[in-house]
Amino acid sequence: MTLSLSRVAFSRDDRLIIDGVDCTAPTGAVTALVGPNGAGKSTLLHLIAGVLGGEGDVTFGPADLKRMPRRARARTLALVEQQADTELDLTAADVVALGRTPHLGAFAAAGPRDVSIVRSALEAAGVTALADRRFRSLSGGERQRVALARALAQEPALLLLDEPTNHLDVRAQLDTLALINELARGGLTVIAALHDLGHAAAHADHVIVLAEGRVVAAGDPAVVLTPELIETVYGVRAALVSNPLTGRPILAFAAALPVPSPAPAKAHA
Ligand SMILES: Nc1ncnc2c1ncn2[C@@H]1O[C@H](COP(=O)(O)OP(=O)(O)OP(=O)(O)O)[C@@H](O)[C@H]1O
Repeated sequence: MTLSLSRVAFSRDDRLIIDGVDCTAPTGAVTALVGPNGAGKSTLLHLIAGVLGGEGDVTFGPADLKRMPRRARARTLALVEQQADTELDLTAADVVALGRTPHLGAFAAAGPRDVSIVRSALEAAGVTALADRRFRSLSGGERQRVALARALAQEPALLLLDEPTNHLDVRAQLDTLALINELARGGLTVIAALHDLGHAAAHADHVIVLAEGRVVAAGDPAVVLTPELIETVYGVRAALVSNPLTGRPILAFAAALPVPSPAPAKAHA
């Protein structure tokens, strides 16, 4: 189902952080949410997930996400935050099993189907070998992949990912991007906030560019992520080249050329 945002706005301390956002994330596709630091990407994901309440409409297919009861929302969407953490002393498998909570009846224990879903989620995220480790003993990248497994165990139709590759080594980054693409092909709607514009260009079907809380461009990454747009939004020079290994687009960057200062007026002797 398609996620649609209409006139979404959110203020903090009298400052408008999300300023009238209209956008969609198509079903069966990976949508990259990009933009400079502080553009409002995490805030927008929190507004979609209902962690924050703001103005405007957030719908997923026919469902109004803002009015959906909490438990139903937890069965519909999963949010993977940038810093996965827990206060509790749990194993990685326990953390992933928490993803089943919205599907269990009150006081009901996990059944064989839940156990099998947790096992598949650990496998899909490539963390089966970590299942019995204490979650708090894991590295940042390991935690990030366990958090993704937990989201998969939730069996959401809408998957929201905040910087899913930021702690990962290059192999784990590519595995994660391949996994979220596979999930999208299976019918999920996926939105991932990404800092790496190269990942957005090569691995997303749709891109939303956010700057200062507003959507400045959206659409097919091949059309939207032009060197001109990147220079305007990020203040860097960019060039699109072809990855010699895959033929997919990659972006090269260089610092913006300094703006020439006006020549000093010549002193008259
Ligand atoms: N708890 C808060 N109190 C006050 N301002 C906040 C709070 N959380 C976020 N902000 C501000 O809201 C704006 C958007 O922040 P947000 O984290 O959504 O941006 P982002 O695009 O995800 O940034 P980054 O790429 O650095 O993760 C920033 O200016 C930030 O300083």
